[in-house]
Amino acid sequence: MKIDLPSPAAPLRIGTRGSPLALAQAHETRDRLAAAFDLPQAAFEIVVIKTTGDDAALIARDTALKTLGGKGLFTKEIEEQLIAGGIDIAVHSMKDMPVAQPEGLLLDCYLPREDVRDAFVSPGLRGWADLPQGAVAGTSSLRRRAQLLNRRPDLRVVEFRGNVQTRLKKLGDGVADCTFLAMAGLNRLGRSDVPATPIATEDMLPAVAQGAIGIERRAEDSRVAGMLAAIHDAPTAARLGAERAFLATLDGSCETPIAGLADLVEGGLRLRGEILRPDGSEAIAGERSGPVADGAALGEALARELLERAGRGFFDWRS
Ligand SMILES: NCc1[nH]cc(CCC(=O)O)c1CC(=O)O
Repeated sequence: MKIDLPSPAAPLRIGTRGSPLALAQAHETRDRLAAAFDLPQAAFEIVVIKTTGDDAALIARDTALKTLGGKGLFTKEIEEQLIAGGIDIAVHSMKDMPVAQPEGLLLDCYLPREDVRDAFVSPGLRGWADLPQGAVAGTSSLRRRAQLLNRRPDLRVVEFRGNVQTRLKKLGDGVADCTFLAMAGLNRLGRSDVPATPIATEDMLPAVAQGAIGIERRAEDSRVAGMLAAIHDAPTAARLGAERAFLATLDGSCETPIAGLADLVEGGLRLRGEILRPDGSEAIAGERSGPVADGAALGEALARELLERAGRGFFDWRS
């Protein structure tokens, strides 16, 4: 197929948030496209778009993000630009993406997945087993909070947000004894200086789609579709297909502590999932395995099993 390629005179416009991690992901996307089609960097334009979630005034307050408008918080303005034609593609952390996209947009191109694990971050300590009784953990993630409290009910969890530097400063100031970050973010930012210990997925199952970058486009844009096909990673797509079907069936909102991870194993996919009460008092976990082609069905089946085992009332705290 012959593709009408972008050029310095008519660059492909890549929409992204302006955070260091978002920019690193946009640059990775640009570099992979440039390599695939032997194009100069000037054939691409990075367009930084401010989202509600980036609003400095909102972030400055220590409001929990979940009270500020849910999953679309970091994506709404970017998707509006994509629909309006102000950008040609949008680069996202798949972990932050709703399971369905707005009419007219498609999110079906994934880059090879990074390390999926969470990291325990603390100067001097290697994991939560090392924390003294009653120690304080900082996180704004409902999932990590619930998982930690499930394993260490004696700990106290405080709201913790901001970029890596801010969080490390808070640790240094003694606001908390530890925090958690995705290994993928640290790796993509090249932050090997951060005192981070990867947590085995058996101990803390990651968020659905953690470590994956997705590239969104206009559904009818066949030129862009042809370009994205060249950098798409099918194994990542197979894993996310199962994980996102699991999430969709659970009707996961930002207010639901849900973890899910699919791995490619001999003979197909192995999907693990966990749902928790926000205070960590109960965790329900399960797993399913099957052929790659059945990924979505595995996700749905595991979600239905966990919902049934949870019973009515498990999600009653949902407002
Ligand atoms: N919710 C914020 C967010 N979205 C994606 C990542 C990290 C990169 C990834 O998981 O792909 C992070 C930060 C974190 O969890 O530490």
